[in-house]
Amino acid sequence: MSAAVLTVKGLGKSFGGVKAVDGIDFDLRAGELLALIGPNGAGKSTTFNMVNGQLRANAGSIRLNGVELIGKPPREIWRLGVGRTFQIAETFASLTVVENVQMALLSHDKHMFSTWRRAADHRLGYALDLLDQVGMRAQADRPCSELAYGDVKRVELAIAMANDPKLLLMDEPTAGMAPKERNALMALTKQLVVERDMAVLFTEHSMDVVFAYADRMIVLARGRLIAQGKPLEIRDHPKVQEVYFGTGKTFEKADAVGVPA
Ligand SMILES: Nc1ncnc2c1ncn2[C@@H]1O[C@H](COP(=O)(O)OP(=O)(O)OP(=O)(O)O)[C@@H](O)[C@H]1O
Repeated sequence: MSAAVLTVKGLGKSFGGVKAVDGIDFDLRAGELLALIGPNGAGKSTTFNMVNGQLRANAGSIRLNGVELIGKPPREIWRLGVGRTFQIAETFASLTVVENVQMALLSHDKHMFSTWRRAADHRLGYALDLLDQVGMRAQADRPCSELAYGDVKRVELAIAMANDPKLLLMDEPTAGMAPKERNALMALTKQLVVERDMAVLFTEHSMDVVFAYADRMIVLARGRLIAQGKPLEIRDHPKVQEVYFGTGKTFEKADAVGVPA
């Protein structure tokens, strides 16, 4: 088995008296899709934002391939290989699909202040290759504003790939999508994880997505990590059942939506 890309130990963050994240440990390997789940207020966003450097942890350690991330600014963490998916900004929606990927490549290559003329020429071949990897090459010259929602999500993935992330963070990647689109996006994500030997940490409220696509899951409740393991182990875990009862969510539903064995 490959070494851990991300190693989190004793990670904690308090806001005033609230322990949003309370000493959690987990790791993540190359080629692995790890879901971070938990009820509202469990500490998922806080954990995410500590990994990408937007929030500074009060305690513990976050190592990317052995390098400590706590204390580093978000931009440096991004340069070290922690990517995240962003929604295509409205200002970029009028650009074509390939131009959006080229802008991301420019940013990665530190030419952010070059003229647009240069951006249009910038690594066109590689931008098209990235679009190929997400199945969007045929739509390279269309403005993003014209695309179907599921296709925009594919382009957002290509944009995230422009930075060649070792670890990709995805916050609710399938929010607002129909079930068929969700499955297509997660199948694509899984394929990229395997092909690029990348690690993905994602949060998700849709349990059918989590059970179908996560290799492993970690479950937070009130800042504590209450369970981790493979989806089927988590589904039957008494503590997990307990925190989800009372919120109206149980996991039996996952079978009903055709989760592959
Ligand atoms: N900036 C902040 N200031 C004060 N308290 C905060 C702040 N951010 C988060 N919290 C608190 O920390 C706890 C964890 O919040 P967090 O947003 O990480 O949970 P979450 O699991 O992402 O929830 P959700 O699924 O609702 O987005 C909550 O009690 C929340 O109210």
